[in-house]
Amino acid sequence: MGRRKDKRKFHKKEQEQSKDGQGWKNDIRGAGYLATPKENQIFEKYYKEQGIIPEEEWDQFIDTLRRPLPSSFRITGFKSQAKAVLAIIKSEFFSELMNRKPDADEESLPKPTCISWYPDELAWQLNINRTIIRKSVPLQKLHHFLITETESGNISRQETVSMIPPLLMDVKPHHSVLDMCAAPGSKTAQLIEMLHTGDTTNPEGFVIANDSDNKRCYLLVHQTKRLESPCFMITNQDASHMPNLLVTKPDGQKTNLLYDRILCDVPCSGDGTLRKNVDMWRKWVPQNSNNLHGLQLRILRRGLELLEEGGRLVYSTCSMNPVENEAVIASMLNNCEGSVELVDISQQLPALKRQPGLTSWKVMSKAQVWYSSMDEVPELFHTQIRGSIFPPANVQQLHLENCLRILPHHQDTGGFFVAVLQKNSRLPWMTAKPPKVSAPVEEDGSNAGEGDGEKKIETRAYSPPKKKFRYEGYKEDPYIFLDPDDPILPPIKEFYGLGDTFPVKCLMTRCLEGQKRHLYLSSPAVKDIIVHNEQKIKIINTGVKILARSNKKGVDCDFRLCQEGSRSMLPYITTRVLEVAEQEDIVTLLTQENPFLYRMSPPLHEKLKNISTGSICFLFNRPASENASKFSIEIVGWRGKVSVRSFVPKDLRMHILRLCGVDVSTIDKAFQLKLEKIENKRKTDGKYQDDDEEGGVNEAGSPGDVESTDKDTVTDLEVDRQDDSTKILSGVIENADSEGKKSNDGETNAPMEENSTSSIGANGDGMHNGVKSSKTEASSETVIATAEEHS
Ligand SMILES: C[S@@+](CC[C@H](N)C(=O)[O-])C[C@H]1O[C@@H](n2cnc3c(N)ncnc32)[C@H](O)[C@@H]1O
Repeated sequence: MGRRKDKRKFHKKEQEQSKDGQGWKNDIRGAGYLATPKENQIFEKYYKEQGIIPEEEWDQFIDTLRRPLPSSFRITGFKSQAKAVLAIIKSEFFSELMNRKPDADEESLPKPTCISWYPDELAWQLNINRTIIRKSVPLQKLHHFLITETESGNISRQETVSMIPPLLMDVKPHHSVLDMCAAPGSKTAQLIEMLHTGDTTNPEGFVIANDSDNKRCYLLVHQTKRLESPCFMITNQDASHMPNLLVTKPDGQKTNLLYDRILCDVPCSGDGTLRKNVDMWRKWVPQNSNNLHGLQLRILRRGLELLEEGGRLVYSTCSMNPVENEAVIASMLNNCEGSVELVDISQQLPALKRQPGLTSWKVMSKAQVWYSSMDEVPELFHTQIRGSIFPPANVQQLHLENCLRILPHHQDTGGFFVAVLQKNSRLPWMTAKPPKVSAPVEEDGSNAGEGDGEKKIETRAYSPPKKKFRYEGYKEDPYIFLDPDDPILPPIKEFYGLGDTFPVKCLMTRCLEGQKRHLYLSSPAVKDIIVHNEQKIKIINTGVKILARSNKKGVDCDFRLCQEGSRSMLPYITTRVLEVAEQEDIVTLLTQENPFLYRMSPPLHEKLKNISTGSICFLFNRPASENASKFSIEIVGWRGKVSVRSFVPKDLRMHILRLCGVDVSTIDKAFQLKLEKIENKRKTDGKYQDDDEEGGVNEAGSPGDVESTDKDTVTDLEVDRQDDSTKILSGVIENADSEGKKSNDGETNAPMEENSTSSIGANGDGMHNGVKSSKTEASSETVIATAEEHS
C-alpha cells in the first residue's frame, strides 16, 4: 500500500512537471531571462569557423539567439474538432489582438503568426511575455484559453522546429511506428495524431514511444494520455539496445517486429535551444557534442536495424553542430554500404526556410584545437575524438545536402537538424541467413513448435549487443489480458449491448489479485506485442481506460464508462448511447451539476425516461458550419433516478462549451473578475500596475529581481490553476442557486472519474469550497417529489 501511495505521489509530481513543460510557463519570461549573460566566445569562434552561417548573416544570427523564443503551439490534429478550435481562436482571440488599436500609453499587442509550412493553419507562433500578459485583457483571455485547451489535449504547446520531423515521416494509419527517444513526447503526440488521421478511431497501426529515462517516461504518459489512443505503448529501454520484439504474422507465424517508420530524435547538446535554455550560454563547450556523437551513432544504428526494408527513419537533433548531425549520418551511410540512402526532402514543406547539410566541417578538441582529419589528432586524444566525427573521404557522394538545418534567424525559431533516411535493402552486418519457416503461434503467445528441437523464429532483425535487462524506477503493475470467459464480462456486454465485434480479447486489467477496478482497451496489434514480449521489455503504459468499477446498488452493471475511453467504445455500444439533437442539452449537462431529467429538451427527456439508471454516453453530432466540418462530441454520464450528470474533466468541459459557442469566461467568475480588474486599472490609472508588482518584473531586468520574478511566475501559474479548479463550479453553484433549485439527487452520486469535475471543489463530506452543498442538506425524498412534480 505504501509503495502504491509513494508511486502515486511520484507520478503526480512528474505530471506537475510535465504540465509546466507542456504549459505556458516558459512564455512568461521575466528578469531572470534578461539578466542571464548571453555571451560565449568559444561558441562564436566555433560556429564562425564551421561556416554554417553565411558571413553577412552572422550578426542577425547571434542577435536572434539572444532574444527569447516566441511561443508556438499546434491545434492537435486527429480530432475533427481541430478546425472548429481554429475557428474559435481566430474569431474570438486573434481577431481582438489583430484589430485592437493600442491606447496612447499602451504597447501594441503582439500579433500571432501562422506557421506557414504547417498544414491547414494548425500551428501558430506568438511573442508574449509576462508583463504584456498581465496588462492586457485580450492576452489574458488567450493565455487562459491556451492553458485550458492544452490540458484538455486540444492544443499542444511545442517548439516550432520540433514540429518538423513528424511531418517528414509520412505516417499512415496502418504503420508500425517507433519513437526511440520520445520524452517528453511532443513529437510522439504528433505521430499518434497522424495514426488517427481522418478520425480513424481504431487504426491498424501503432506507435511505440520509448525513452531510457524512467522518470521522463511519465512525462510521456501525461502527454499521450490526452490523445486517448488504444494504439500506443510506452517502453523504458536504452534505445541503442532496443530489444527485438516478436509479433504474429497474418499466417500465424512469429517474426521479429520491424517498423515502417522510426523517429530517432536523439539526445543532443541542444545548442539550437539557446534562446530558451539561457544557461547554455555559460555551459556550451565543443566536447559536449564530441562526447554525444558515439551514443547518437549507436542509437541510429539500432534504429536502422529495426527498420523495415522500404521504411523511413527520421534522424533529428536540436543541435546545430555538424559533429552531432552530418558526421553521424555520413558515418552510418558508409557503414550501410548503399543499403540506406538520404531522401531528398527539398520539395517537402516548401515554405520552410532551410540550409542544406554540410559536406565539410572541422572538429574542435576540449583544448580548443582544430582538427580537419583523424590523422592530425594526437594518439593521446583518440579516446576523446573518433574517426567517425570527421567528414569521410567520400563525403561528396553521400548527398549530405539532402539533410536540413534550420537557422534561428531565418524564421525566428530555434536551431534544428533533420535527415530522412530510407532503407532499401538488408544492412550488411545483419545475418544474411535465409529466413526459417516458423511454427504458428498459439493463443497464449507460445510457439507451437517449441520444445521439439530448434526455436523456430524467423530472423529478420539483428540482435542488439547483449545488455542485461534491468528494472529501474518503479516496477509497473503488469498488464493482464482478461480471460474472455471472465464472469465480469457478460453483465458488461449485456448492459452496454456490446456485439460480437467488441474486441473482448483486447481488454486488460492491472490487478493481479482482488477486484478488477479498471478495464483498459488496447488495439489487437498492441496486444500481440504485449503478450509476446512482456518479459523482454519494460512497459510503462499502454491502452486506454474504458471502464471503471462503480458497484452502484440497483444498477445492472458494476462498471461505468470512462470519458477518456468513450471514443474507442462508442462504435460497440448499442444500448447506452443517447443521441442529443439540441446543443442546449450539452450546455445544460456541462454547466449544471445534477440537472433534473425534465431540464433536458423533450426528445432527450423522453430518451432518458426510457433508459434504466446507470452509465450512459451522450452523443452530439454537430453539423458542419461555415468554419468547420461536422464533428461529434461524446460525453460520458450517469442516468440517476431523477437527474443526470456528466463525468467530464474540467478542461474538457471548457473545451466542449467553447465548441458550443458558450463564452466560458462568463461561467468562470474568478477569471471574469481578474479581467475586470485589469480593465479597470487600465482605465483609471492609464497605466497598469499589478497589486503584487513589487519585487516582480522589472522591465529593465535588474539582476536583483531574478528570484522574486521566478516566484511570481509560479504564483501566476498557481492562480491560473486555482482559477481552473473553481471556474465551472462557480458557474454551477450560481446556476443552481440562482434558479432556486437544489441539485440534489443521491441517486446520481456515482463514483467519479479521478479527475472528474462533476465535483470540482467538492470534498468527501459534501463541501464545495467550504460551502456545504445542498446535497447533504436536503432529503432525497423531498427532491424526488419536487422533480417528479416538475416532470
Ligand atoms: C531530444 S530529447 C527527445 C525529445 C522528444 N523526442 C520530444 O519531441 O519531446 C532526447 C531524449 O532521449 C532520451 N535518451 C537519452 N539517452 C537515451 C537512450 N540511450 N535511449 C533512449 N532514450 C535516451 C532522453 O531521456 C531524452 O528524453
